[in-house]
Amino acid sequence: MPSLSLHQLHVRYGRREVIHDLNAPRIEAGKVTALLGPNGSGKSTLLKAVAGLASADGRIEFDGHALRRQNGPSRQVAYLPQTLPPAVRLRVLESVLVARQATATGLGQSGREQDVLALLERLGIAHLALCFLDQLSGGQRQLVGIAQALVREPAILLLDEPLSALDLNHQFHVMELLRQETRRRGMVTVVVLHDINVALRHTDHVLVLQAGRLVADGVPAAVVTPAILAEVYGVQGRVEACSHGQAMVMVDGLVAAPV
Ligand SMILES: Nc1ncnc2c1ncn2[C@@H]1O[C@H](COP(=O)(O)OP(=O)(O)OP(=O)(O)O)[C@@H](O)[C@H]1O
Repeated sequence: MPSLSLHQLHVRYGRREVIHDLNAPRIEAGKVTALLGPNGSGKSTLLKAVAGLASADGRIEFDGHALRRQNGPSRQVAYLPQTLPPAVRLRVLESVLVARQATATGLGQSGREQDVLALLERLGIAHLALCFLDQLSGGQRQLVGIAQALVREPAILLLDEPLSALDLNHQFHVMELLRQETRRRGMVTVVVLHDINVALRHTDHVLVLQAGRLVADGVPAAVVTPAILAEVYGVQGRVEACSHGQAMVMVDGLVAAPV
């Protein structure tokens, strides 16, 4: 399986560096990787750098080759920002078709529509296909954003807090769908999350950022420890097995004021 690798990455806004000499040598295809870290630690900035939307020094490689950017973001990458752009006056189906048309080759209009409808069905939003984007709820809009990213069939899928507006049912469903699609397509999927229990339950690999530095990289159960919770988040936390044997974080208190 190919992998995404980041070498000696530095990202600056003006003269202020916010990602410092970051090395993540193996973000594997076919696995969902969670990008964790406190507010302001650089998660969005790192995704933007990989998406080609923030300039970075260092090397970003996919499958051993530099991620190519000709006049902007690479077509191998689909990126869902944390804040969705203002809704344009398009119907849901049209908006996802536009995203599909940007990348699809060799399919007629009806083939594309069938693909898009099948994806909307899988995300549980087929009933919204003919609604206008600006008439959707926040969570519905977020699900359409996920559809627009997935329909491009990228090699690298970057999602910045894709669950932030979703209820518990949709959170679980979307994470399972991402896992299935990531495995089936052999995609690199990186998801920014704040809920560590979602990362423990639904992801295969975890990267933890603290103040622009990568402080942990590995399988969720090995990375999420009381020591990391204290050091990175300033909380006193336990990692317990729930009745199904699934690891879960319980927060008992703070060990430090928020940074
Ligand atoms: N466009 C920008 N110009 C200048 N500084 C920025 C810009 N965007 C982000 N920053 C700064 O870069 C740092 C990292 O921000 P970033 O948005 O990457 O963090 P984050 O980990 O995604 O945070 P959050 O969890 O709060 O979304 C912060 O200190 C922030 O103030």
